[in-house]
Amino acid sequence: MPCIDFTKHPKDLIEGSEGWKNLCKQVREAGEVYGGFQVVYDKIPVELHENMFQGSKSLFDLPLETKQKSSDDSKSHNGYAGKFKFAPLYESLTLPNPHNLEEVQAFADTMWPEGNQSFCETVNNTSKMMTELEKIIRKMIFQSYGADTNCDSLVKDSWNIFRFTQYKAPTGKEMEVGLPAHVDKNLLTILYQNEEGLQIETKEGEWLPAVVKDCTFTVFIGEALKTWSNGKLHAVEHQVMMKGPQKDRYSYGLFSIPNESPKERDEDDLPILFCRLDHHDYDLFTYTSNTSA
Ligand SMILES: O=C(O)CCC(=O)C(=O)O
Ligand SMILES: [Fe+2]
Repeated sequence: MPCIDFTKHPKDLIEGSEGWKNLCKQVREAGEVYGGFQVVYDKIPVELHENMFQGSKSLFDLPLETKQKSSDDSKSHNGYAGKFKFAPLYESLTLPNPHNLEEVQAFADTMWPEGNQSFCETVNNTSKMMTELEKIIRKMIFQSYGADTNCDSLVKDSWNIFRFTQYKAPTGKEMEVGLPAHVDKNLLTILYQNEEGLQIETKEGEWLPAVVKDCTFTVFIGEALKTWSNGKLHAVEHQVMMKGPQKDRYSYGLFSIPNESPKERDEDDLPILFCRLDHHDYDLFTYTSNTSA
């Protein structure tokens, strides 16, 4: 997967500048050919990421019963997932609307009834900045297809979830599955990780590792955005493989989700490839393991 540097020239992120237009082209190309890319983005300080990993570790160190309390059946995309036979190393905790401090606080209060203000602030600040990054990338994609980013309902009517994931280190020397191969169903996924293990499948069927580097995020096009682009953008298969003995792996990600099913663009008079579906119905239909957005 290509690595696109958003930090090379400060003016590149000024909308409409030559640098911006050049980045739009690179982002669209990476989305069409590879289904994603890695992006260097340094607005989130390394210390904040370190605090996030520390917070994440203390979260997964809580007793299972406490972690399971985060699940609220009346809401979609939230709570605890783990203890799967097909992915025994995997555990995740998901919270909706992470840019909203009250929602983060409600999640943290369930985990730590005595309170954990520093966790709340760290998660809220990080997710706000990741939301900014997601918005920039989505804008670049939309503009590169000539879509109006101000009135497209996909921009206005979407929401975000934030997911912490832990992969326990395998005890043996063999490679073990951390998260089975899958395609994300949402719009865009922005991931940050502390250890190697994430792999991406090329169109030729080869699995390539994602690079783990400071200030470098991994971005995936989800099926909802592929549908919006009428199949031009590629939604790529990815998986996590854990090699023993390795450290426990932590990742966290922001997933943007459409409220409505994306309306395909047909500006080229191409046949529409996908039927319109309600995103939530589609989610329920494909819901088998609760391991992907
Ligand atoms: O943990 C990772 O690096 C990948 C997570 C992922 O693909 C997902 O949650 O959909
Ligand atoms: Fe994924």
